Amino acid sequence: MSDKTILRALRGEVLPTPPVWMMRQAGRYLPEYRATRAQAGDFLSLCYNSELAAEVTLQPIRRYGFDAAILFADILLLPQALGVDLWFETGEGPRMSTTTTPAELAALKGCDDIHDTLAPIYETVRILRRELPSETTLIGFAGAPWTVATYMIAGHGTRDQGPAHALKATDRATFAGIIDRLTEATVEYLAKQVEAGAEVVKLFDSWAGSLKGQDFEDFAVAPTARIIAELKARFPGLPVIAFPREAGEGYVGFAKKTGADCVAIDNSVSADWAAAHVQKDGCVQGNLDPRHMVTGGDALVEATREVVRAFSKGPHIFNLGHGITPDADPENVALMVETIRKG
Ligand SMILES: Cc1c2[nH]c(c1CCC(=O)O)Cc1[nH]c(c(CCC(=O)O)c1C)Cc1[nH]c(c(CCC(=O)O)c1C)Cc1[nH]c(c(C)c1CCC(=O)O)C2
Repeated sequence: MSDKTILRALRGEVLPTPPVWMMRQAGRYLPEYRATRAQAGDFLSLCYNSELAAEVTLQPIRRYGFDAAILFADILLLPQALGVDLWFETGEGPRMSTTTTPAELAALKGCDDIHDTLAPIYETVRILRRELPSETTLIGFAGAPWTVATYMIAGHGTRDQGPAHALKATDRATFAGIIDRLTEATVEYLAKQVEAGAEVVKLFDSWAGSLKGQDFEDFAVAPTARIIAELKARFPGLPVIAFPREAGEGYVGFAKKTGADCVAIDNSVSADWAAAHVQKDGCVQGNLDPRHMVTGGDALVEATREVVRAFSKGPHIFNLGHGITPDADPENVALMVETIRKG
């Protein structure tokens, strides 16, 4: 059994000091990230340049000694590998060709045909397993089908996921077909990451909170459960983190329903609530408000201690409730890590 702290927490151990990493820890708040991104040319070129993607993954590990590194890539590379056009508009985020009709669904590539496009991502994982310190856990990831589908259906990011909800209402078969194709492709994508050396995988369902009632069961819980079951059948004991962001009461029982080893918690719920209702079933990850990385000071120290205290009776991986933002101050990250480790 590995004694890496993240893996111990994922097995359900309660550690005296929670292990820590941050969503988007390799990102624009770091000057060294901005320099490497400029060297690569643009964001997508950075994702597909294995040497440079490994370099930006390692940067926050060198600076802060985080307990985990997360592969540098993006959840939208998988639809790109399925044949969708993807580009990033500066300052505006991702843009894609839309998939909303039976013909466009039928035109997507098969799940075995994604690996040519994604080969550089697997190479990044292999480089990282060689270069990471022996105590650092390597996390691979993918988007959950619903969240990825919201981008494929709209062609861009949306506040309310309106186009995806509309397709679900008007052409359920095509909508469900997109979810199924993504579910199958995600299994193959994550399986290759694990074969290349990812020790944990995380599923990002950033828009899970807009699925209500039975839709949440059908399109957040069920695809996640299927992906986890298929991965664990191939890789027994593989730890999985699920992040059904803003699921609210949907967090309750999510680990049991999906087979996830850890549920990541956003900051729309309090740490005390999550400790009582989610951590009772196993490991949780979260949930400091990322705005503290911008504002810092005593409030950051107090809020960090509060998250540590609230989750101290069960297995816990310290993280933010969502990704660190580009306007964050790197000094505040250092203060957070020091507060966690020194009390
Ligand atoms: C929805 C989503 C995406 N990507 C991701 C999600 C789910 C998590 C979340 O809710 O944030 C996940 C993601 N994106 C990125 C990672 C790498 C690992 C990490 O450091 O966490 C991960 C895990 C790099 C990235 N992905 C992106 C950046 C910024 C790109 C840049 O350097 O300009 C990074 C570091 C771009 C991206 N990628 C995406 C959007 C909407 C954007 C634009 C918004 C933005 O600019 O922050 C899609």
